[in-house]
Amino acid sequence: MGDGNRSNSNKPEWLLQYDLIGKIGEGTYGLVFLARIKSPTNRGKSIAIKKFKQSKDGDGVSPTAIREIMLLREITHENVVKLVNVHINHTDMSLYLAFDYAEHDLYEIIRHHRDKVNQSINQYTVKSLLWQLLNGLNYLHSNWIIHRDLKPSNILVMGDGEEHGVVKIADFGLARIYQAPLKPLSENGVVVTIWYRAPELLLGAKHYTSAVDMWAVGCIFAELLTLKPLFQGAEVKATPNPFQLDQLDKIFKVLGHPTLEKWPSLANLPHWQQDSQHIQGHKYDNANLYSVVHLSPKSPAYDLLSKMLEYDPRRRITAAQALEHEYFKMEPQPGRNALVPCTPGEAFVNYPTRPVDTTTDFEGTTNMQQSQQVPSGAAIAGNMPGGHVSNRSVPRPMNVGMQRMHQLQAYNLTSQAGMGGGINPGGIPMQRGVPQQAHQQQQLRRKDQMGMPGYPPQQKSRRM
Ligand SMILES: Nc1ncnc2c1ncn2[C@@H]1O[C@H](COP(=O)(O)OP(=O)(O)OP(=O)(O)O)[C@@H](O)[C@H]1O
Repeated sequence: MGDGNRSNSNKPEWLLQYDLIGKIGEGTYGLVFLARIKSPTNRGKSIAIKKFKQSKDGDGVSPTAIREIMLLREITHENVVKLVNVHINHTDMSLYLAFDYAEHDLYEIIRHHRDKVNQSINQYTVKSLLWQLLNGLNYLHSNWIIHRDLKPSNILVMGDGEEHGVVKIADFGLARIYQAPLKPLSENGVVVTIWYRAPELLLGAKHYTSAVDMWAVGCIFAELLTLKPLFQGAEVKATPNPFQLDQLDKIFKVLGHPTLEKWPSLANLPHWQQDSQHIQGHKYDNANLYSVVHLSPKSPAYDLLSKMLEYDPRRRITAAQALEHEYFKMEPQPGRNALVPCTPGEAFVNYPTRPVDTTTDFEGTTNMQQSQQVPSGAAIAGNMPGGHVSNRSVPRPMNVGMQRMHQLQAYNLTSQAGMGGGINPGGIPMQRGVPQQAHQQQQLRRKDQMGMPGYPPQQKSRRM
């Protein structure tokens, strides 16, 4: 962890170890910057630095959150983005997490196919992206980590280089560190995407299980097939009330109304009872998922998708089970580089690189020095006509307080977190042109097995 002393150039000292290139995005928690490592080992390696916003009234990061950050540093899997460093600015007590940089994400890949090339994503690519997503998720779930906010922009894909076309799940664990998506976001009326949110959460379930991630994977699988969000409910301002009638209505319309027969614990969900009048407003009897996603109801792809979109979370397929599904055993089999063409002779799709806004500085407001070296391959936005940096959700403040930040330091995060350290092979069944890599140990040895919210305690039988 770097310290927050400032150099003359008004930059935090820890930032001097990087060449700061520019802003690449803005999300719920704050800004994301592209930087390059300066040190001889890993020189030029690209890093994404997430700056977490400081809240005005900041009541601080809880000790639990501090443990969460520690745990995130231990997460090592080929299909999960690596947290390489943690930095704190003492001056404003803002928190920065430095991750391995990925050139693409599923949001942009889908958008490119839909809006630019007007062509579906080839079967091999869909299958490889999905397999790797499930592989990373299986690792997270095996380590008691529920993502809780899976969506296309959180599923990164590596650009050119040794890991070209490898999927990396991003943003896991962050909901736990700050605010849970379902908590009240009273101050600024943040807009959140609920398209990937599981029905049990929309109906007021109080606890997350890993099944919520599998629902999101089902939505993402369908979106990869059709290039359109599957359940595109009206986006809403976050409220303390998780009940979202329009989103539920979109789901019911495609999957049919849930019944107690299909989903026995439905009766216990708060909004199923409280809002039954609204919910029963339309009675959708017939499921038509297969026609919406243009799949034969007998196809393995449809079978897998419908198991991911099972209403009852206890019956929903797990990541481990999904990886064994027949869909992945049929040709074309999934591979490590998801972005290579499906058949020999087929052209590569040229996915755009991330636009980089070089006009926003690290404080997120003023102009950055324009003399910064610009990365090859990265498009520069900012002042350029038509240039933009995606802003897919209105950011909301987070609770990082002085007192808690000092606690974070007390937890001794001072060492560099394995920059360039060995990346864990994900055990992908088949690689095109690359020998199959061995499965790596999937379980992390947890330092703290005790009562961590979001990391269910060890039980004998538990649905993951
Ligand atoms: N490690 C990374 N490498 C490259 N780009 C990244 C990385 N992490 C995040 N990004 C990109 O930065 C942008 C903002 O990410 P961020 O996770 O903050 O917000 P989001 O996913 O768009 O929305 P939300 O905050 O609601 O999850 C997105 O385009 C995302 O794909």
